[in-house]
Amino acid sequence: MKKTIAVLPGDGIGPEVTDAAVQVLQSIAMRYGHTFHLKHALIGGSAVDAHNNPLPDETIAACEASDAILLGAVGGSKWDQNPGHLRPEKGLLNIRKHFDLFANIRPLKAIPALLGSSPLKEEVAKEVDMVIVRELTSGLYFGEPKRRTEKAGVDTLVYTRDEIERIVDQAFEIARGRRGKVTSVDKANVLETSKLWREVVEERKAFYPDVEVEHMLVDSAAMKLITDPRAFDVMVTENMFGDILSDEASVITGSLGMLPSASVRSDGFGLYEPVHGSAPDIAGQNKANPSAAILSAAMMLRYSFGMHTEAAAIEEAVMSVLEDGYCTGDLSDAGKQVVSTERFVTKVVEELERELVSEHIMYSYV
Ligand SMILES: NC(=O)c1ccc[n+]([C@@H]2O[C@H](COP(=O)([O-])OP(=O)(O)OC[C@H]3O[C@@H](n4cnc5c(N)ncnc54)[C@H](O)[C@@H]3O)[C@@H](O)[C@H]2O)c1
Ligand SMILES: CC(C)[C@H](C(=O)O)[C@@H](O)C(=O)O
Ligand SMILES: [Mg+2]
Repeated sequence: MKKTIAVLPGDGIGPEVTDAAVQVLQSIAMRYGHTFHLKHALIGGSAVDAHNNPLPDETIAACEASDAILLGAVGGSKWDQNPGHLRPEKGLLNIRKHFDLFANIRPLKAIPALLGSSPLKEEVAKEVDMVIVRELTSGLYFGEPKRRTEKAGVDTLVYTRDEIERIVDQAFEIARGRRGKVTSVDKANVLETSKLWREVVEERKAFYPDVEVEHMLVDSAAMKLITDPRAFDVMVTENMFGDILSDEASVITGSLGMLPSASVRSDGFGLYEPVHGSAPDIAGQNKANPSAAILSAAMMLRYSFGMHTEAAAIEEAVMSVLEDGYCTGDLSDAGKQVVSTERFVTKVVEELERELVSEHIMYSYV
């Protein structure tokens, strides 16, 4: 297959982890005979520095001419005092909105090699297998008016019925392919948007009689996530709640550096990005955990290109390297050998190539 991928490394550790994901994609291309044409472009703070715009037109054009987008992370203290339209994060919000990437899918599954790093009891952590489906292009992040005076700040929370319907339907579809349970998280005891959200979930569930539905208030869901996340299969929620709950949930797997995500629209086009940020505290030190970015690339192969075998090969390679006893510094309590970002990705690529060699050996015996 020939595919064009827009690669947007961004800021901080973004370039380091994106580079790692690209190395893995190159190995996959060789192994499976694909051609991945990579178009690098700027986003976030690096784009503000070069073009005074966190999402330059050239970047949008590169993405429009691509089959999928791979993104690192944006942000950093260098740009913290910038006005809103020149903040790196604005580039990320704008690209999600521009491409109508309304569904942010954040899978969370126990990693056997890292159970010791989870704050949960091992017998609980080992059974976690859930997906957070976060609405990504509406809510507080985008509602108007949004303004600031010296004495007050205003953000507006708006959800339309259509916006809720499409994300809820997405969650029902995902649940059908899994254990068939949707937990809808809201704050319906206080917020009008949440009351509408709950109403829409109740209406849509009639179309998915095979899926079990429960409603949970967000404060209670936050508690349940770290007491017994085994109760969740698919969690669907609005933009801001999903942002907070997914960072909380990431620690269950051992580190924020392990969690990948896909931001997609209905036709399968998507942007793939780690859940973590630009981690300025470790940027440029060859310390970042590249797993979330590498696993995001695997999600891209699976969801946007239908390359299921290739995606599984990447996931298995990352798990094998962890099983073999290697990790990055964020997992230093896992009782493994701490290696650099570069060393970790070399190990993952070696693992992919080792599988290739053993396939050839098997073939020669046939
Ligand atoms: N998708 C994105 O681009 C994105 C997401 C979240 C935050 N941000 C931005 O990133 C900047 C920093 O935000 P923050 O510090 O609150 O969150 P962060 O996710 O960047 O970092 C939180 C903590 O986790 C660690 N961490 C994160 N990813 C890691 C990895 N791959 N390997 C090892 N350790 C990792 C960091 O070192 C830090 O201690 C801010 O400007 C924020 O707006 C961007
Ligand atoms: C950087 C920020 C705007 C972003 C968000 O809140 O969506 C990030 O935290 C994420 O989770 O992707
Ligand atoms: Mg976040």
